[in-house]
Amino acid sequence: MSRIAYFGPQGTFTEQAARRLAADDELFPVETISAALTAVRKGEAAGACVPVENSVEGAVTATLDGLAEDAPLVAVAEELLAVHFSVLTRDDVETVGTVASHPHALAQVSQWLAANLPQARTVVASSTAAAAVAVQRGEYDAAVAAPVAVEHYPLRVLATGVADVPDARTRFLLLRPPGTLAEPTGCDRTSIVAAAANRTGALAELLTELAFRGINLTRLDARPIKGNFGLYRFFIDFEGHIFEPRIGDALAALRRRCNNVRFLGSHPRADGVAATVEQGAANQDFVNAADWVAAVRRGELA
Ligand SMILES: O=C(O)C(=O)C[C@]1(C(=O)O)C=C[C@@H](O)C=C1
Repeated sequence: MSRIAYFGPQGTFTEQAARRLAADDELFPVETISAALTAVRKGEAAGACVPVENSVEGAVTATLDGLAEDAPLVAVAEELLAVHFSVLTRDDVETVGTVASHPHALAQVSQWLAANLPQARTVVASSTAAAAVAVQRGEYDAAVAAPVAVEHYPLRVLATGVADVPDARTRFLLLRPPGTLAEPTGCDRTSIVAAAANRTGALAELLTELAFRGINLTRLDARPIKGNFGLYRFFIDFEGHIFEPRIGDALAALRRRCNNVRFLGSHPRADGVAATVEQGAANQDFVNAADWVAAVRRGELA
């Protein structure tokens, strides 16, 4: 059994994801995403579970920035959770004047808050569960939290199933130090981050290398390279696994065009969606084409 750090405290959505991703491991909460990554880099944890993207609010920027800098970490698995919130308060609260939560959570319930608690001021907390802790301590009147939070913090449930977008989901990663990679399943996702050069067409060249090989993107995010105004890193997720010939070929091409590229993992997709295969871009097509070149080089074919 190994120790896995997760973005806590107890009762976050991330804890639920960690329980699914590392069911047999010992989980321990840390206050920030950065602390979870640091625990792995320092060898205090064998892995870390953190959120990476939400279908309403987009990228979890602390995770992206944390993966681009310092010692490399690799995503070995992912989990997708449906996100519906509970609004929690204390028994002594008569009128909700303040409502606290993680910024992603507040963004996912802004319409509900405007309709149901129009008088309440929103306050940012480090996580949904940290907001519940603050309400328990009397710092704020209400928290927008994961439904499981009431099991840890005995608060009054004001509302359940709260979500402006009914199908909202958040994706979480299990990160480990670089090591042995899992075998491809046919339903995989590969992630990289590349600091494309600041010149005309540099990003288009990288994306074209993927498009030429029939590789479907699943996400593209830009984050500033701090301290260099106007320079960006690009986080690119795409279908497939580094062990596949076409993905290996594409990664080699990306590396050739941009030596500032970091591999962030190849792992099965939580939604089980199989990779798109364009005509002439199946793995066997790459193998056959390489075999043909080898035969020509040996002088066997023309
Ligand atoms: O605060 C939590 O409960 C988290 O796990 C973080 C987080 C996020 O980063 O998006 C996870 C899921 C929800 O979308 C809201 C917050």
